Amino acid sequence: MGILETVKSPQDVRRLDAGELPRLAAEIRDLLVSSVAKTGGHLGPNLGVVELTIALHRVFESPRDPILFDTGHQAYVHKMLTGRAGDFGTLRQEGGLSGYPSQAESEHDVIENSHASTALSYADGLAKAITLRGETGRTVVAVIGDGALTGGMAWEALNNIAGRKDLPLIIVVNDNGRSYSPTIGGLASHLSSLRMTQKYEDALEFVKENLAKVPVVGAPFYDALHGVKKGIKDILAPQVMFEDLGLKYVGPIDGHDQEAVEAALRKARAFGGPVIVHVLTHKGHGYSPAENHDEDCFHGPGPFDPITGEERPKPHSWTNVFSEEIVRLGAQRRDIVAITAAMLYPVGLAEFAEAYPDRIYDVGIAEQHALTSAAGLALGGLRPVVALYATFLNRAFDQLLMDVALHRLPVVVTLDRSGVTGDDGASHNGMWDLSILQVIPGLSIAAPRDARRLRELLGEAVAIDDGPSVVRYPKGAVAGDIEAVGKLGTMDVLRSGEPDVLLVAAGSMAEICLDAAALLDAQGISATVVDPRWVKPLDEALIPAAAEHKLVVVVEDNGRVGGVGDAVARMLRDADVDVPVRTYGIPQRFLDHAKRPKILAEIGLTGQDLAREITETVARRSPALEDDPAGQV
Ligand SMILES: Cc1ncc(C[n+]2csc(CCOP(=O)(O)OP(=O)(O)O)c2C)c(N)n1
Ligand SMILES: CC(=O)[C@@H](O)[C@H](O)COP(=O)(O)O
Ligand SMILES: [Mg+2]
Repeated sequence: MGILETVKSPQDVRRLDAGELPRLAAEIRDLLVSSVAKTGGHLGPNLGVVELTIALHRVFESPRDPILFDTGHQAYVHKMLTGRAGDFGTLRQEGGLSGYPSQAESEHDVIENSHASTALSYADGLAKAITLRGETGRTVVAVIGDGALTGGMAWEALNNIAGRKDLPLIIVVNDNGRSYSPTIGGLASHLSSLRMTQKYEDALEFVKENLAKVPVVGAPFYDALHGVKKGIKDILAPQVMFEDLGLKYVGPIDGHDQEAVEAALRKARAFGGPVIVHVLTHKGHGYSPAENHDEDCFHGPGPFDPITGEERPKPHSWTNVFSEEIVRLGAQRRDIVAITAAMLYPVGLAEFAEAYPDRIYDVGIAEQHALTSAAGLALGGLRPVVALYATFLNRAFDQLLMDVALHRLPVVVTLDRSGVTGDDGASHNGMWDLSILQVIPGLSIAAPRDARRLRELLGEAVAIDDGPSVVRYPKGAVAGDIEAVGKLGTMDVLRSGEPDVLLVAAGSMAEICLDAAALLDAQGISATVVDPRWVKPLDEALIPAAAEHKLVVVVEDNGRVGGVGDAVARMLRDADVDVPVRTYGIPQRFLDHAKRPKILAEIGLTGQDLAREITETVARRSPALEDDPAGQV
């Protein structure tokens, strides 16, 4: 029997002899590779934290000592060591293990939000609560990556923590030098200074040797370090940086040296106040296809061949279409510049960066900065395109509202992964943008239904000179082109029918609306399907069209509250058009993880479900149909 099979709780990890730990680490890596090869998931980040996570559960006593993982994508090892190794075959599958910490799964899982740079704020609050409640002996541990440290919230938290000597809080900086791509910015250069000089090994060895001998943290250690090894002062720039903030610092520690990591964590715990333990790791450590994967060290691969590391081929995606079109537009307009928030490849800007290396900006995981920096770029006469995942725009709402829209600046925001994303669980679904963006004056929103419309609408967006615009599209394979059969104002008519039901299809929902219309036909209910293309502002041609119909149905891959459907209802109400409006979309709740198609089916966003719903609604509102058995579905 392997060692990992005997680990049912952190107590079992603490009971192991130090000599057994290398084998435990090897078994964990084997399970990570074999399991994620089947399900897909965050392989690279988790391979990099095996020794660190083992050490965390040997030094601290979760859940009494809560261990928080920033972003949470690197918590697979934590899950294995807290009794869930046997369930790893269900990772990211419906009803199976979440790819992030999950309170429902374990008392050892504390925070579930996968939006980066939040762990230090949670930890600050938790540590204050423990202190105020007099719960002595407990320590809060926050694990944050170097990428997440480029997010502003992390520095807001550090600013608060630095002022408190009494907080029982340990911050473990898991520094692998990368987000997806190499981490950017001044902070990263501080942190990476360790790696750049040939004396980096000396620094690791020196700290390891001296960790046992001198007061580990605070001025004495700092003086000892600098007094004895003047020559490596520049190597320890991170310490200077954190110490200048008034934070105690332990490190740098080789994050794959089990003994060194454990010793550093024990020393930091003994200190009692807030301490930063700076751990140097390698993303993908121990699995060469990940270590050598130059794009992102297998940050989040789909299923792959565990022997070769070769991923299954991916279909042409919405992201691919955006990537091609932004390069084409960049050739036409030299004022177009692009911004990514540490996701150059995932949002499809790698090709733009290669074509126009001086017109791409990677701001780190800093969406708020991205939007206001884009405002600056626009004020400077350029045409910025900020490419994000839809869910992460939430973080930059005020910047889009007050720094961009208030000044009517021509900033384009593209939102990939809009709508149901699925695999990454509740905090990754792009289900809020069509709602929260409704309130921004002067902002235009486009929702393309297929590749051709994405290219067209992106071109229209960059041509808008008097205000910001958003172009949003979903995860995964792009739909085949759906040609219009007519126009209704600026809207595309995709199917003409008798004035029974007017189906307004927002973006990628066009396909299922056409399916529903065909099924309704068979029920003797005629539906006209229109695609607004621009869902904000809505085309007023919708008003007379709606007035002719018995029912207006709006379908959107967004939360049902406050989105396009509510905007249509409000427009018709304001125009005194008394026609019922029904909105179909994502229920306003946090969705559990599963594949996108599965979730869409579960929440009724299929042609079949829409047809049934509409038939029932029409029947309720048109008694005549009740006598006609054909009217029932
Ligand atoms: C606010 C926000 N923006 C973007 C992301 C997407 N994202 C997930 S993990 C990641 C990189 C994290 O880098 P780091 O913190 O260094 O962790 P590592 O993967 O290196 O372990 C990013 C950008 C996110 N989760 N949250
Ligand atoms: C953790 C995180 O936010 C991302 O890595 C996320 O997993 C992206 O997923 P996709 O790129 O597969 O949509
Ligand atoms: Mg990192």
